[in-house]
Amino acid sequence: MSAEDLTNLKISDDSVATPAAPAGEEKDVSIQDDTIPTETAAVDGKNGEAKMGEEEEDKSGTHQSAHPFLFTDAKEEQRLLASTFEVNVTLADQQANPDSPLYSAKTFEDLGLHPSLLKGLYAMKFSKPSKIQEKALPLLLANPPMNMIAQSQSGTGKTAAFSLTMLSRISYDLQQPQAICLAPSRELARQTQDVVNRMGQFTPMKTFLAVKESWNRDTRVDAQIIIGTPGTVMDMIAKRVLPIKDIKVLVLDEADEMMDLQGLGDQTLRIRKMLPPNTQTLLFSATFPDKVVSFSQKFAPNANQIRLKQEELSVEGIKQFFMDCADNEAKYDVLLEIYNLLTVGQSIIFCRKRDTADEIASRMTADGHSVASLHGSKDTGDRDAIIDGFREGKTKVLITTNVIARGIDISQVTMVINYDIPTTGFGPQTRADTETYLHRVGRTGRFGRQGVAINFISDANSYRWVQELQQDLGVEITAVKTQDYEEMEKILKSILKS
Ligand SMILES: Nc1ncnc2c1ncn2[C@@H]1O[C@H](COP(=O)(O)OP(=O)(O)OP(=O)(O)O)[C@@H](O)[C@H]1O
Repeated sequence: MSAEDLTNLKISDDSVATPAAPAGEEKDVSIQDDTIPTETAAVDGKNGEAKMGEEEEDKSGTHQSAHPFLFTDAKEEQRLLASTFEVNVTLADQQANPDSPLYSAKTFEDLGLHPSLLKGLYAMKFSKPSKIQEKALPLLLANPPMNMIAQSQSGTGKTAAFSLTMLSRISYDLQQPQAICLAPSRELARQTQDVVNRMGQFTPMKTFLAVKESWNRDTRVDAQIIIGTPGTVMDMIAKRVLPIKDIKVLVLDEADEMMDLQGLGDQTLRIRKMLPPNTQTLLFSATFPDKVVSFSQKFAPNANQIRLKQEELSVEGIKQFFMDCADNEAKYDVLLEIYNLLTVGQSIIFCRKRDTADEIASRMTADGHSVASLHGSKDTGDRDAIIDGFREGKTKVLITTNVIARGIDISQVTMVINYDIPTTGFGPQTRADTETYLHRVGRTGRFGRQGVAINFISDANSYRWVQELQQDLGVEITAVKTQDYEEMEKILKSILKS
């Protein structure tokens, strides 16, 4: 099914609201073996091409945190929480007034959260809600539960918004799965489980990670919150290891990708259809391209919506550049010069093909750099060890494909390099993939921090893709001369210091 067909796909409200399938039907569900990490789902196996598979401004400068012990530096807190974007809230109840204080929460205390959850938030050093949390949480937590389609730029705190919702909706006394969060990659599911565990650390709840090789047929899951990838979750439901009769909340993180019927959408939709009819369905992403908007409204009917305009999608703190390399091979020389010149903290290099990621990793290792490559053809154990090593700062450079383009939150990543600019397809006619670009560069500049994104171009097509990205996003992608490494060093150092 083509992506455009998404808008034509008819999901009647009752298909979405189908009660849990009876046992006999569950058996019939045909399952593809397991987790389809983003890239594995849509990869040309022959050549390993990976397709795609803050807030309050305190102008006085004397702002005191509601919990002053959380931030030693009030200015730093202000900087991280400051944001200039406005969110557009569309309430399913048209009579309701979105400007009413009922619909925004300036403090976490305003939300009526369980004291143990407040304690968890403070332990995570969250002193007040970010803009998306401020707008979304009162709607997410209201009764009766309402569906939600929520968009906010990368690194602005969407995870906490849906995690708090799951943690608030479950009943701690009931040892049964009650909330499912689906994510497009193993790495993102593991990260989200960690966030939920930390947020809920003072509650008796349990979480379960539903990814490849994390479960077996003999152990029925009794954790209240399940975080996983759709292939595995589907498989576990079909094998009756994951009971779904008490599910109240379904979250699709990176929802536009999760609903892409050329990738994970088929499994996501099947899971949705099996859940109880009144399941609160929450769709979160930084991007909701037009082609999925109408489908998402069918997937989560009568949802409250928080949307951004196209020109608001870019994160201000991420400065974007392009470098003109003589040809494809010259890209490696430029890359090496960058790493020889700069002490960058941590960085991620995105390639189109797994082979390229592996090749660059071995060449850079031979050239004395601390790097690792991560992609969908690595073993699950290796994948876990590589991302953990990078998160802990043991490796400085992660070379990867689109598999971790989305959601991964490592605040010390100060630079992203698009060794290959992401495109929507293959061949000369293809165009820049604006959504994937936004997610990739959003791995830096997290929660108000500064970051740098550098795009390598090597021919007329890649030059055109940079122009398309500038037009689509209304941002400036500045040229940096490849010969002028001194100038480049000056520019990058000044940004990364500020
Ligand atoms: N209220 C808050 N106070 C302080 N830090 C916060 C707050 N909310 C979120 N953060 C931090 O901001 C960072 C980014 O949050 P998160 O990963 O949820 O972003 P996101 O919007 O889901 O991004 P993406 O679109 O890339 O998935 C995380 O490190 C998180 O701990």
